[in-house]
Amino acid sequence: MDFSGVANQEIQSLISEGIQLWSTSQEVLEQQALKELEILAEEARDKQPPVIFDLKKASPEEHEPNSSEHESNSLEPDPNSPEPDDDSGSDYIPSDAELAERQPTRRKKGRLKTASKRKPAATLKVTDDALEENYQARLEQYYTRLEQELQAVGPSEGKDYKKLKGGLKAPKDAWNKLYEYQKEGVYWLWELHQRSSGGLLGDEMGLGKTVQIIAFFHALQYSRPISNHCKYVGLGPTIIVCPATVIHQWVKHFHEWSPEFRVVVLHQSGTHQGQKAKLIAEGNRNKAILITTYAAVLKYKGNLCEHSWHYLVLDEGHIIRNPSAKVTVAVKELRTPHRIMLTGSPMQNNLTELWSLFDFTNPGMLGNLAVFTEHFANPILQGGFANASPMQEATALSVASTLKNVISPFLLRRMKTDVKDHIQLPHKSEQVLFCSLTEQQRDIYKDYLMSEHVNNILGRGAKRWRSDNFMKGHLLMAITALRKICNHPDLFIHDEGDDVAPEENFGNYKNSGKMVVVSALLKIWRKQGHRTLLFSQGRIMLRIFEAFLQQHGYKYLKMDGATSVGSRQGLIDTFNQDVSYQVFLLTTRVGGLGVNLTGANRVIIYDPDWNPATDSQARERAWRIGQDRPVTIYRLLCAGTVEEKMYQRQVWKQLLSNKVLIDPTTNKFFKSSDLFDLFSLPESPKASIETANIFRESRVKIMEKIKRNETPDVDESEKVRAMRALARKISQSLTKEPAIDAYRLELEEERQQKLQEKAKLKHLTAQELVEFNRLKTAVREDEDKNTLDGDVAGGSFEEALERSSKSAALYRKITTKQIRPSELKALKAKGRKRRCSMSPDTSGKIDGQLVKGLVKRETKAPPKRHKPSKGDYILEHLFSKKGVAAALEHESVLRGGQRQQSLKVRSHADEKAVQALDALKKSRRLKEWKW
Ligand SMILES: Nc1ncnc2c1ncn2[C@@H]1O[C@H](COP(=O)(O)OP(=O)(O)OP(=O)(O)O)[C@@H](O)[C@H]1O
Repeated sequence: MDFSGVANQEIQSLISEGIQLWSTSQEVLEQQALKELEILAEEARDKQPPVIFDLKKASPEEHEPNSSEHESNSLEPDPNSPEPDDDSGSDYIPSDAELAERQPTRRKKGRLKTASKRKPAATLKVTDDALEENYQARLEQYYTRLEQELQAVGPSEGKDYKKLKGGLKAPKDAWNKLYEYQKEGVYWLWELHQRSSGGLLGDEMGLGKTVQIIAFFHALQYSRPISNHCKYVGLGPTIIVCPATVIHQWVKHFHEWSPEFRVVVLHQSGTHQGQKAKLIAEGNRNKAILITTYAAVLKYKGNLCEHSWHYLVLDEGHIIRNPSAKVTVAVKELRTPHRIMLTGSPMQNNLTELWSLFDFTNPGMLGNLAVFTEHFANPILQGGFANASPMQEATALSVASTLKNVISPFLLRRMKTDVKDHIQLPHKSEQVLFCSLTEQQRDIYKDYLMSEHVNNILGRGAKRWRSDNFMKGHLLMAITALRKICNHPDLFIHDEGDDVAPEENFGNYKNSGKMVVVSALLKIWRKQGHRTLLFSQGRIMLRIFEAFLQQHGYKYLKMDGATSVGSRQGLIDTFNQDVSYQVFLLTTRVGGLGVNLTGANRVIIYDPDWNPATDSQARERAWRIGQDRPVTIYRLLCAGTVEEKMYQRQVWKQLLSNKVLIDPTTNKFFKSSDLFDLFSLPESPKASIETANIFRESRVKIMEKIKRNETPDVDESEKVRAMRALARKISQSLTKEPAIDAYRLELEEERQQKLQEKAKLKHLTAQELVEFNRLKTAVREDEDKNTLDGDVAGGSFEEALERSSKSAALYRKITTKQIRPSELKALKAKGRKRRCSMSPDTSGKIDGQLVKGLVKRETKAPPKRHKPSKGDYILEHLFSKKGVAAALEHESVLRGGQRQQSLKVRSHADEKAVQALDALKKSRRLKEWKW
């Protein structure tokens, strides 16, 4: 094996940075082993060139390229075409998967049949105002429309603007359209403006950060403040840097919310064709709003730096979270007094990232990185580990609170739950599904774990991998290989170098446990009329899905890094407007950032990223303003595999982020995995759900959930009928499979235990107990037959008895040992009679077919029981049959506990926090803006 590519200079320095970052103590270092790998992967992806490995079996899936500026005429790029040039558009969060995936792959021609000759969907192009005639024509149209509207409503009632707090004026129409929290956001931006300060608008994804910025600029234009520090009246020339995919979304929003601004796009998808230097100079002179990408900032840095800008806005600003990345350094060089960052994920992996973001918005405010790391990042991190001492915990709490106070004035972050009084968002349910591997997958996974490669890593590497870049390269490759097996074994088996052309059966969905689950989900959702966003990290995996969707007759769209930027907005609009598209295939990095995809109400995140924000960003595409249907999100993981460890790391990072941004008392970190954990696979799928056991309280108890009716869904009888018919068909196929319905068994066991306990307590005689059990069996038989629609079945044995007052009396007698044998006999006979009298239509069958896998539904709800929801519960129950071993409520996993510290410990911790703040102040070098 040749790993020469691993040891390139860039990676070397990245690794040592990573190590320094965490090297606070030997113990912490041990616990950070995996984190270093992630840092290495994340950072290396920011920096080109990528690592080159040539381990045959571990060669990664084709990488998802940058959401580049690569143009193509087709909506369906040629799968064999070379990857777009990375220099053309590094505008999205890189992930470690890409690091490995970004290898030059020798792809076999026609390896995967994806019948890419589909007719491209119609695209709706948004034009910018770079051309004077376009701009004037648009203004003309706008004024004409305005006049017509004014004539329609009669003479104007007076001013068209509103005087607001603090001297701010805003156009009435636009202001009235804002939600209350958005108005607060505009005031906050206004305050920052008056202080000539920058800030980070960190509202959760989909709450309208774009809209708030535009409304603020509009208000600024109306307010025309005159300041000694500023040479502009109103809004001066402004740059907005964003991911390529959302350039046209920005233009659209400006045209809609503030049509008078001149918006020009500095990007090859814009209308300007000539020299970019000229566009920049003219834009600056005309006080235009220049919308561009992070890649373009790197490319035209020289030209952009020739001018001063009034405002610089970074959309999805977390892209500059690596302080030493070229793009971070470049945006900081742009000359402007007002730096605003927009991001729904201010902190993703570690506190250094937070430092990097604030060092852009408020240069120097958090001191220098070394001091910040020593006095803030490290203590917070150390105190968060499960094995931290009380002193470390208290110090972490104090320091985190201090840090929160320092950044608070410059950070405005509202979560959807905070603004639920202002906006009406439908219910969202998010679950993590632990899927079983197929037999083939399991065998391949195990074989790989026992391979010489993994043996070497565990044997030699475990001791020295922290200091050995070469070993780190091996480790990354091994993890990539395991992830590929989890996604689809063919990604691993049929890699380049394999002699057999696997065209025919390549990507068969039945060979992947997760794909089987996806297949079942899509089938049901199609019938229910739900529309799905299906996110995966790799482009080949998307192609496998593409082939699957074609085979099964789904109408779909696809967007990945090879989709031309110019056609992306068109695809998004097409999906949102044309309900005949059932599925939108997206790579997490291109489709997961910034876009509005409210046309979908179901989201599947097929493979986890190390970075929790990447997955969160993806899920938020559907659950945002504009969504009017309940949204269900499923994150799929292969139980017991490296994917489960990745999910644990996600939770770990999320809790660290919450500690600083939301609640410093969040304390529920856990130890990171060691190497042996990563390279292991429990024998039984049931035993493999480690995460579900750690977060027991977050487990989705399907039956309970149904009883509580937590996921109200569309209550349309037609859909329910269609769903039943489908359920019948699926259940027929399911009953042939020897899958274990874990939840049902669990609940049955619980009930049995409860009854036995009761019987024991009441000291029934042996004979009574026998009768009791017989009766119980009879009732259970009824239940089995009445799994759906049965008006006799449902509930526990006690409930069945309590249905009539007579039975209730008998039941009480049994439990209080007062029953006579004759009464018991009568009761038993009644149970039989009831069974016999059941009509075929209500006997637990759906449309005449027995549905064994379904949970029951009652037509006559007994007292205190809610009518079950008619939507997802059937689905949830089917999961178990399709190899889902457990499910967790993601939000509930993230809820951290709180701990109290003793007074003495607290005061010591507070002292540490004061010292940290002093150190930070000393290291500050605040920059005064001079025009
Ligand atoms: N006051 C409003 N009235 C109507 N629509 C709104 C309003 N505010 C926001 N929206 C709509 O909500 C959607 C989400 O807004 P926007 O894209 O600005 O969110 P965001 O916070 O920037 O999201 P992300 O972090 O994902 O980029 C958009 O379609 C936008 O038009």
